[in-house]
Amino acid sequence: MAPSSTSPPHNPQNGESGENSENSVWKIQEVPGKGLGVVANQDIAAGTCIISEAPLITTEGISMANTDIAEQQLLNALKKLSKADQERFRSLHNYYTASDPTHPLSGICKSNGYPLGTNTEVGGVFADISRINHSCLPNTVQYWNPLHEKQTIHAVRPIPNGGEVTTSYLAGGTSQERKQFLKENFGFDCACEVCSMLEDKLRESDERLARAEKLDETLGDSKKVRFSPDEVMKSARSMFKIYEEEGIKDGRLGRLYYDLFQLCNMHSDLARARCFAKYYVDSKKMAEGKDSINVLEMFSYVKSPQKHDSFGSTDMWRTGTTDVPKGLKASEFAKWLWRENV
Ligand SMILES: C[S@@+](CC[C@H](N)C(=O)[O-])C[C@H]1O[C@@H](n2cnc3c(N)ncnc32)[C@H](O)[C@@H]1O
Repeated sequence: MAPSSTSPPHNPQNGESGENSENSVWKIQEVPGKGLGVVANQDIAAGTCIISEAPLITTEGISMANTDIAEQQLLNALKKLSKADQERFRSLHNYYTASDPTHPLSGICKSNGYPLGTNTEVGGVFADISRINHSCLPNTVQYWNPLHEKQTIHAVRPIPNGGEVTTSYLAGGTSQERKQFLKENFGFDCACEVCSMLEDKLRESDERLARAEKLDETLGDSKKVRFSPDEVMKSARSMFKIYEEEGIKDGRLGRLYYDLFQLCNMHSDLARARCFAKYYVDSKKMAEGKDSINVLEMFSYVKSPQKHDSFGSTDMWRTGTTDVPKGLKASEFAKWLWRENV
């Protein structure tokens, strides 16, 4: 088990904060029907880094599959923390108190842990970030920044003073899928603004999301990407419209831009590849900050997409980097970008 670093010092200027700080941009307080939650203490603009926090404890080296061993390992790790941090950890919500009262530390990890990056089994539990409640239309995105070894919470839409700061505990899906996951893993019935919509509206939203998942299969079909790029572009356009309608601003949007960057680059369309690389970088900056690994790795391809491995498998859509049209109305530019008039 790697002992965690402790929470960052209170420093509202860069978005880090101590628990319950009244001077900060947020505070922890009771939220009706949800226990404690994080609430904005002032108007927060989209793109603001609200919290940047190191985990109290990580599950690296912890045998989570064996709860008896995990409990002992977590206890050992906890003892290495300051008394104040031990208390902060022990005070976190534990959904498993009733079903598994003999493994309280494992229960706290399962109820509050976030994966520390993509494609990793390692999770982290946070004193403040773990107080953020779920919404299927969250106003923030969380990101593990490996450069700073901190989890960041960035606003992706404006949050008014007094508004609850929310994040998503899942990666999407229809309302039925989301509800089932949240009930099984966190023990609550989701009543966020999306799940509380009237039945007709919710059905329409579910149909759109299911359609987006189906369209996404086209983007993952290497044969179509290579031989039928126009069909792939059309599917991507439909997905983008669905994301707009649903207000999706999480990793799904970034992934769509990235796929489009690669699609255009593969067919030597440098003008559009540049545009999609820029949209990707902008969306990641907003959701993960300018020092996100994703931003840093992609930055140079906005200028020179041809340096990326995906460039030039075919000549089908050839354009130059300077062929981005200027002075077009937004609707005309969109037509060009999505290849609707070629
Ligand atoms: C990671 S904790 C979040 C902080 C927690 N509310 C607390 O008091 O410490 C997850 C738990 O918060 C509650 N929760 C989170 N989002 C919720 C929501 N949208 N509706 C109802 N309860 C929610 C559930 O009890 C869930 O198991």
